[in-house]
Amino acid sequence: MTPIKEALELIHANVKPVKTEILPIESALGRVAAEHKFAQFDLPRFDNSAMDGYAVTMADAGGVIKSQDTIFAGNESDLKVTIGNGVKIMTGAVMPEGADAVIPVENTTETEDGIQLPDTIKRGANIRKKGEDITKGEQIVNFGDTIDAYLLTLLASQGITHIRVFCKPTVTVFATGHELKMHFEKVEAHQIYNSNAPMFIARSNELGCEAKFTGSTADTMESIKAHISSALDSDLIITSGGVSVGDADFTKDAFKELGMEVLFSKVDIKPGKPTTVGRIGKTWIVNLPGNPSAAAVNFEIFARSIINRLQGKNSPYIAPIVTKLAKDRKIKPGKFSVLMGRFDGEKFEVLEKQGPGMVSPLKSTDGLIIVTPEVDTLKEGDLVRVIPLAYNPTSKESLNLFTTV
Ligand SMILES: Nc1nc2c(c(=O)[nH]1)N[C@H]1C(S)=C(S)[C@@H](COP(=O)(O)OP(=O)(O)OC[C@H]3O[C@@H](n4cnc5c(N)ncnc54)[C@H](O)[C@@H]3O)O[C@H]1N2
Ligand code: MOO
Repeated sequence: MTPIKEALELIHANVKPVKTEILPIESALGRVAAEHKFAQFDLPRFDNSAMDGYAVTMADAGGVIKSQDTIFAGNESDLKVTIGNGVKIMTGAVMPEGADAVIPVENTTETEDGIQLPDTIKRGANIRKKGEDITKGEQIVNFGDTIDAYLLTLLASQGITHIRVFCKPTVTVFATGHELKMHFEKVEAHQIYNSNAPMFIARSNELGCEAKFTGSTADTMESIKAHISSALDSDLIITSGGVSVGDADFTKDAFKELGMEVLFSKVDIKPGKPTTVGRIGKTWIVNLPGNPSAAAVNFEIFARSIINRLQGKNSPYIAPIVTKLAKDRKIKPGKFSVLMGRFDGEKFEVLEKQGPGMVSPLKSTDGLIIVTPEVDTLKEGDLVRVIPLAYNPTSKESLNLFTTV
């Protein structure tokens, strides 16, 4: 049995990213950059005003100035500021030559003689300096960064139209099991609906892959092999079921007969012991157990790590959240046990009702903890490392959002 840590190390050492393509930045959302991008010019591109007001010299502090012209954002201007003569300026407009500061309009008074300025004027006040935000040549996107809305903002701010990104990993999902029917099919009393395949497809797509389902296989070698052969153009094949020691558990053998090189087979994890990872040519294969919660948990730990690597991410490792346990919890010792639970932003609560064969815990799970074999009790307030599944927390109640008070 392979220890969890070693299984993850094997994944990280062996799985390499997929091909790349060049996309318009607006189509690159969620993709991973396959090149560095550098700033092509300073931002701001020119010294400009941070306020609507008057561009003035410090020598005019406490005095009255004349101001005849106005510079608007977007205006090309050769106006100059001299002692006694300011220029009205709008936020974002190019600073006129000779100006030391911008005085916001509400800090001035219009008099018969002109504009009355405050007694003190600080050099540079309300001027946004050329290059203070981004300097020309600065790296704005790193190879391996995920393009989110904010990286896209930076690219757009530099007039960058296209970027080289990794292609979406293609994922083929099939399920093995004589007992399985799809949710849109008629189910007999002795059959069950296949919930794992829709789960893997949805989750792979959520994680930025392009996943397809090729159907359920019968529990025969021929049927499983036919499905595998037709899926070998994918970057990743995910299966569930048929990996244990039952008389109809042929999944692993079928892959092996088609030349699967095994990276690891059987992990020291509960649930999920039968989890197997390997490859045929350039196609990675994850055989997960049929039990739905076991399949989900092991998908999150192993398949997600493979996906991170295929996507070319420069931060492909799972990053846990360290938090406190909400309630005491008895643990069956002797195993690396994965427990499903919920993080409310302050503490992690292990679900009371959970088991490898259940689907209901999945609706309330947004994090996992892995408890080491020597532990038989976790106490309220103990620090735990939570593997977040979808960390975009919202609450049913309005919570305090302020750092202080
Ligand atoms: N004698 C032993 N029996 C079992 C062992 C063992 O070590 N010795 N391990 C148990 C563990 S742990 C697990 S996990 C399961 C793994 O079994 P398989 O991966 O071979 O899965 P199946 O037998 O095909 O199915 C298990 C269970 O899950 C249901 N299932 C399967 N596919 C789906 C699907 N796509 N959607 C929903 N549910 C699915 C299936 O009907 C079974 O109930 O083996 C234990 N046995
Ligand atoms: O290890 Mo099985 O995966 O308990 O459910």
